[in-house]
Amino acid sequence: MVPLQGKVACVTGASGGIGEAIALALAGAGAKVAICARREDQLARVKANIESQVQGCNVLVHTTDVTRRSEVKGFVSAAEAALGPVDIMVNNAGVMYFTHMAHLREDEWEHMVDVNCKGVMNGVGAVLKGMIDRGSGHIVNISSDAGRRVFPALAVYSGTKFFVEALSEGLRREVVGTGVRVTTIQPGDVSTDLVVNNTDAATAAAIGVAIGVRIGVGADVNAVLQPSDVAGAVLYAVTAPPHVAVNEIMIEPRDQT
Ligand SMILES: NC(=O)C1=CN([C@@H]2O[C@H](COP(=O)(O)OP(=O)(O)OC[C@H]3O[C@@H](n4cnc5c(N)ncnc54)[C@H](OP(=O)(O)O)[C@@H]3O)[C@@H](O)[C@H]2O)C=CC1
Ligand SMILES: N[C@@H](C=O)C(=O)O
Repeated sequence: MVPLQGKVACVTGASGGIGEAIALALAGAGAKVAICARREDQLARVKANIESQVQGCNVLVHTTDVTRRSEVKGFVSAAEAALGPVDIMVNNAGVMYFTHMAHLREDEWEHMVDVNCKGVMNGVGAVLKGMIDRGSGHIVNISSDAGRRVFPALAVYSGTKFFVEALSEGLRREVVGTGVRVTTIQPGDVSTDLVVNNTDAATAAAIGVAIGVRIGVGADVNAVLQPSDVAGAVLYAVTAPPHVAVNEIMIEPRDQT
């Protein structure tokens, strides 16, 4: 079954982790896929991985920093020139630093706001007019369960994901009647490299998280999601019948408290 045959999908932050899994799932469902992130070598790896698994697929790759509005517009323009108008935009790129606010990691606070908030705004801004003009389109914003509740040492990160929730809900209400759909996905802990580059060792020790390694390494299988689990939620939302709006999906590991 190829439910997304002929559709064009863009995925930001697809050089690994959840974004890579989403791109693979969309391609597997028949979509023409464009991916972006900053690391060219990893984008090339993802392209080769998807093309080896999905017969006849040709993934468009665009090196992009989502904090730069012009680069995100450039990504979407390149995708539209090569593949056609964007039907599905997945704003997935994100960063997370576990850090207590008293440790004043102000550069990390700002980086989270830049990528998680401005990056999503830039993604929306690059596709919204075209989708409204065409009377169809689906914007999927990867939020977090931290967009629903606040976790220790994630004050700023949670703030960015609450922002994603508010922006998405506001946008969804504004576009009612235009044919455009908006979905937020709120994953719990997913086994990815999201915290590998964290630096606040004191916070990590205090709250009992590991940094420098992939989330969930060595954890029980029920304590952590795989990126493909989140991709499945995205696929469910974007393949729903046209009159159905899947506005949000919260997906957590079975044993996460
Ligand atoms: N893992 C988890 O437990 C959870 C993750 N999430 C969310 O899922 C999303 C994906 O994270 P995940 O896959 O876990 O983490 P990863 O660190 O594995 O992937 C993050 C992706 O974002 C990209 N990225 C980071 N900064 C930028 C930037 N400035 N411009 C473009 N791309 C960027 C990275 O690519 P590159 O470095 O090449 O630019 C990478 O492809 C994030 O929004 C995260 O908040 C939500 C809930 C739980
Ligand atoms: N599970 C969330 C917070 O801990 C996330 O990683 O976004």
